[in-house]
Amino acid sequence: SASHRLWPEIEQVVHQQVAWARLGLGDSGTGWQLFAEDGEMRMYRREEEVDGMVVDPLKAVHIVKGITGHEVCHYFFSPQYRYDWETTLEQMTVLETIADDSCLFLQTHKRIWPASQRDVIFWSHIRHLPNDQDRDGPDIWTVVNHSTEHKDYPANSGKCVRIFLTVCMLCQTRVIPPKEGTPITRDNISCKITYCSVVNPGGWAPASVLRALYKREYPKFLKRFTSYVTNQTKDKPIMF
Ligand SMILES: O=S(=O)(CCO)c1ccc(-c2ccc(C3CCCC3)c([C@@H]3C[C@@H]3c3ccccn3)c2)cc1
Repeated sequence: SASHRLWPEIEQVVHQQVAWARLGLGDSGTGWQLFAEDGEMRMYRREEEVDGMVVDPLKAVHIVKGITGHEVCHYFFSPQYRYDWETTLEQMTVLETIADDSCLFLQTHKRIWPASQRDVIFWSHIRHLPNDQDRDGPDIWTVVNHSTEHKDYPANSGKCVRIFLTVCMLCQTRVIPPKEGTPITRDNISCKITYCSVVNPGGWAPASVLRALYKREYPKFLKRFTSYVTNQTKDKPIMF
């Protein structure tokens, strides 16, 4: 709700992340390096360090047939499905339901050797940005996750190292209209996904270890998540 203490930040970060995701990869001079490719999925990163810690921004572009941006964002945002697709998740708690499109999460991720166990607190917001103003503009669905603090869960007070992240799942649905008068089926739709993330791993971890970990985990995550949405939606009516 617009009166919530986080609302101004949610508005500002969502618009900033949508603009960033829609930038694509810019020209070759912008330092994005392709590090993973699988079918229609391409993953890029920029090597950046803050205080000697790896905080490589990541941008992935993927095109998935048969699902819509609304469906991708619905399954990415909704807490009840997360254990089905987020394999590195050990514990997820909804600390606060801010509104029907905004939640506050506490997540602990499984320890991945040799890094110590991590936790994160973030708000998550789902947003539909229709293209009603200019008909041929993009119709966008997005989910933005952005780390924040919570008075009852101070950072690094337990066994976990607190991480900080900003994630944007931005989706554009494409429809190839079928023959005049025939209904749109899943064969006529596809979704272009731009997934952006910047993760500050909190406590120190060797750059080589983190980069190897991300190189393995991010492609696995996006493939597993999009396969999950395909399976969940295949026998259901299309959510446009
Ligand atoms: O898109 S989300 O919001 C989806 C909601 O869950 C999100 C994505 C990624 C993370 C994440 C942050 C840090 C780490 C590392 C840092 C040092 C040790 C643990 C990991 C571990 C590596 C594995 C991982 C990487 C990429 C994707 C999924 N798993 C994951 C958290 C949330």
